[in-house]
Amino acid sequence: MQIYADENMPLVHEFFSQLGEVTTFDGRKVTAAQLSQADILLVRSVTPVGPMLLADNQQLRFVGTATIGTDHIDQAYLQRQNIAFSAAPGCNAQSVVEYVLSSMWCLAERYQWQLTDKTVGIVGVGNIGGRLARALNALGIPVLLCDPIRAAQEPDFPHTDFTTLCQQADIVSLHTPMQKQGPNATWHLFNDATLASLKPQCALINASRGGVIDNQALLAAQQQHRRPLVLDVWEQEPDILQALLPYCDIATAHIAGHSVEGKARGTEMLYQRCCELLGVTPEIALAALLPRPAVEKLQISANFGLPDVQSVARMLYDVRRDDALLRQHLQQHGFDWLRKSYPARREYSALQLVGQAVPAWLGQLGFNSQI
Ligand SMILES: NC(=O)c1ccc[n+]([C@@H]2O[C@H](COP(=O)([O-])OP(=O)(O)OC[C@H]3O[C@@H](n4cnc5c(N)ncnc54)[C@H](O)[C@@H]3O)[C@@H](O)[C@H]2O)c1
Ligand SMILES: O=C(O)[C@H](O)[C@H](O)COP(=O)(O)O
Repeated sequence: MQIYADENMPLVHEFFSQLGEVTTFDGRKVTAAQLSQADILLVRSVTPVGPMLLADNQQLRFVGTATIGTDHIDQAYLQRQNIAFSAAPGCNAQSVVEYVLSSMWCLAERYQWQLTDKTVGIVGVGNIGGRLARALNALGIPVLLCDPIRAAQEPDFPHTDFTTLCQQADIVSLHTPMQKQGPNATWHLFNDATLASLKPQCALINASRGGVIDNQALLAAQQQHRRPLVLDVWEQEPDILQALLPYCDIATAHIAGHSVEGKARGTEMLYQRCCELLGVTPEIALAALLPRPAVEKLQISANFGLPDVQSVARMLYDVRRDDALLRQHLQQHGFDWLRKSYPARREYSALQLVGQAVPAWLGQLGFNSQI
């Protein structure tokens, strides 16, 4: 079995060597000729998979992407070719939530906001948006949820339509997939008109896909009237619109989902899917492969309260580090180098909170607790 995998897929040898020979490639530069002998192809978000890339291959059985987003995959083509496909839904959802929380705390500090007085509009309430809503709920921060697809399927879903959300939210966080066409298309969901419909000081956070915001329209809007802005994703990555950088409070290199756990879970999910496809019993589990976190336990006293969460969370992840990395290194090393050399970052779950009175709502944020 010939397994070809993106070189930025952690633990791919540990998981997949059981199933065959693993060869790695540069996900931006990989060619059809390189993949002609692949039985299994494992990619990340930087590799568009379709007829062009698979033209020289007659034997491919499975394509997997170790990501949540699937906009780089021509799924209709794979289906026509009878090639099985799987993404890794939810693999790095917690990582993105921690990115957004860290960004909100950073904005709150910079603009001296009380977050419990702000209403957060979440656009796209799936794995990430849903988790974020639960986390904000635990922190006592009001939310508005916009997801027309869920609203059509779930009679009890508390949907706020997009226009109303734009008019009422103080912070808007985007968590939709990238969809170019159809009734729920998200491409340039934020354009000249919709940007203008937001409250003047409404903060905008995009950790979904770059194209959900028209970046040129955003730049023009920011030049006219600057609003708080957090961008993890950009149009035309890796050649991003650098003129936007000075207008961002936080600017990062599409790393919101790059926690150690988030990336490794993506590899594990594809391994499990491949085992299923090949009728093999999985022998490897992620828990045994994850490195020990630098800090494993924290003793919580009965005085631990909401204001203390931010300090504990920041010990694990502070988005300002990644903002500084992009601003410092983008010119010299480029966007992809920043992603490839991303420093290890553990999720909240890596830290055991111990004590007699660990508040239950910390679980809603993703922390592990133990009495
Ligand atoms: N920045 C990163 O590192 C990073 C990491 C992971 C995922 N992502 C992106 O985030 C996206 C969301 O991830 P997820 O796990 O929550 O996906 P998901 O599929 O679980 O949820 C997406 C939700 O968006 C809703 N939706 C679709 N079109 C919509 C529209 N026009 N308006 C409002 N809601 C709409 C869907 O109904 C769904 O509930 C992914 O598709 C991916 O593109 C980015
Ligand atoms: O969709 C996703 O899961 C994320 O955008 C993912 O974290 C992107 O990371 P990449 O695959 O480009 O390393």
